Amino acid sequence: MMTRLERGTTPGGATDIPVIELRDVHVVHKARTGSLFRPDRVHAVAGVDFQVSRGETVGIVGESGSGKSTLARVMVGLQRPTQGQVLFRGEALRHGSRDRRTLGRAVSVVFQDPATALNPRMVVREQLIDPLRVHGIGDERSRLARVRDLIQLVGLPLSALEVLPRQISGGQRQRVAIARALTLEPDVVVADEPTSALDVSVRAQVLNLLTDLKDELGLGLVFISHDISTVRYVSDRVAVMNGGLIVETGPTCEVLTNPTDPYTRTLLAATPSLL
Ligand SMILES: Nc1ncnc2c1ncn2[C@@H]1O[C@H](COP(=O)(O)OP(=O)(O)OP(=O)(O)O)[C@@H](O)[C@H]1O
Repeated sequence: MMTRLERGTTPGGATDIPVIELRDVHVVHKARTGSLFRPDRVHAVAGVDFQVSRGETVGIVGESGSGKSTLARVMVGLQRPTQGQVLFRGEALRHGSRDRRTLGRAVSVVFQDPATALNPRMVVREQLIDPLRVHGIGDERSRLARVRDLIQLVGLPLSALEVLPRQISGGQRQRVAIARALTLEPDVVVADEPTSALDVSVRAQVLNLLTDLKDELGLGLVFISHDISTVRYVSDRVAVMNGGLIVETGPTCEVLTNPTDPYTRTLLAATPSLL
């Protein structure tokens, strides 16, 4: 079973129980540079309800500083909310180490820059095997078989397993990061600006890879971007963030063709091709 990559869900359609549900989540950071004239706290997420199920792609769009990445960190268990609840498959998390481990296995993340997300001194094979070892999954033989399947699934040759991250291109590195995110057969992948650091010529390929994998594996995909046209291209539903709040949410084509919130209208107006 170790090399199994398909999951038994309805491709293209959300399943009923959300994998992750956030209820009135707040995150307050201590400001990096507090001063007399600047507040010493940042309310990065200010009361957000959000959910994602297997089989759907939910886009989160908003300008820099709107709280998207902080929200992503809450979803993958890297950031504990200051207030509010995170439910995993309907059960409230208590954010202990056991909960973090469960969440870490079921919800994975692809960051913007694969150069910093990957270990520069480890060959790709070891980076992909590592999560399987940490979670005590399979034996070395079955782990290697799974890693060989994964690298091909993301469109790279088997020889890519033996290289260091700096020996391959940015697009190929992001494919490795995506393979790594899939190692533990997650239910949901949170992709935080996954194409922003890439050369324009390979962005579409990486986007298509993510959406193909989501369909093939029946994953839930949370796609975070400041770029509304990219979000429109991949998402079934969209949430628009501004100042730590989701100001508007709904089916992507509805929200983007008939926005009701003034901020969404402003965002759209800044992307003339969508009007
Ligand atoms: N660890 C932190 N410590 C202090 N402030 C933080 C921290 N992380 C984020 N912030 C602040 O919280 C706010 C929201 O940041 P966040 O990174 O979540 O937004 P974002 O929409 O993802 O923006 P970007 O795309 O620029 O990362 C910003 O004002 C940011 O400066």
